[in-house]
Amino acid sequence: MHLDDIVAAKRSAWTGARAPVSKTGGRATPARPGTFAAALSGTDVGIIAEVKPKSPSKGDLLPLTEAVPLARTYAGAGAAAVSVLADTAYFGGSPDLVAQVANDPEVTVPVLFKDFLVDVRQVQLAHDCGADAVLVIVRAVDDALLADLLAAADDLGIDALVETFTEAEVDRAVRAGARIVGVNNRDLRTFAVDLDNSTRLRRLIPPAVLTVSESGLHTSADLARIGAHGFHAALIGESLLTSDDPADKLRSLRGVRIVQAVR
Ligand SMILES: O=P(O)(O)OC[C@@H](O)[C@@H](O)c1c[nH]c2ccccc12
Repeated sequence: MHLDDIVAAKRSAWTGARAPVSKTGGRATPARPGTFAAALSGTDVGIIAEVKPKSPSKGDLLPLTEAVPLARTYAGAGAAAVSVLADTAYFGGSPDLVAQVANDPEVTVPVLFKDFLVDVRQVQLAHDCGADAVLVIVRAVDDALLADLLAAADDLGIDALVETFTEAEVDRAVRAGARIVGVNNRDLRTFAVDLDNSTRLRRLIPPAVLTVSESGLHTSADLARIGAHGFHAALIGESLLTSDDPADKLRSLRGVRIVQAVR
């Protein structure tokens, strides 16, 4: 099961689908524009801590009943933001789970709606769930849809984390005007992880763009490596989810300096 299958399944689910309405409803206050980007703008590598109930590569990671409490734990331990899987079939999350986290008073940090976007209505859904940002995977869309997704996010006042995996995808993201670019270290076709992907692609991203290294980050040495290449944030799921003490683990990964101007 890899990215192409997941995206094909999403496309058929959204073709002809009616616009969904979140059962939980939006946040009492609408998403505040730019809060996700602002949370990644510190001097240390920010941690985007992920709530991922399961994954195609690792199987079950977290009982659903523990998902919201874990998001609270992440916020309390100093995560810059929380990422919540909205995909049900492959990752065990849901839009309602995103809404529960986004509406939780103890989750005081921005929330990323993590799904495979193939339709602009998903951006509206993310907004209605109270999310502050959406993930957009460049490999899953053509340039026209990429532009439409970013415009929809702008219109709704939410940020977009634009995920790339290759040099050509970084180019497409930058040309589309992405303000936050993620580099995935995991090849979503083979699940192989290589941190060199981040360090290699970083120099293709203009200085004004915020950068996130995604996947396969486990230790503070890993974070030091991406921090030394000027990454503003790290998206971390598995190593927090499988830790006996996620709060402690998260705290141990904080405080890594971002080294700017590595060209
Ligand atoms: O659990 P990890 O290896 O720390 O990775 C987190 C996150 O980067 C990963 O879940 C992810 C990155 N891009 C995605 C796209 C869809 C689903 C999941 C992902």
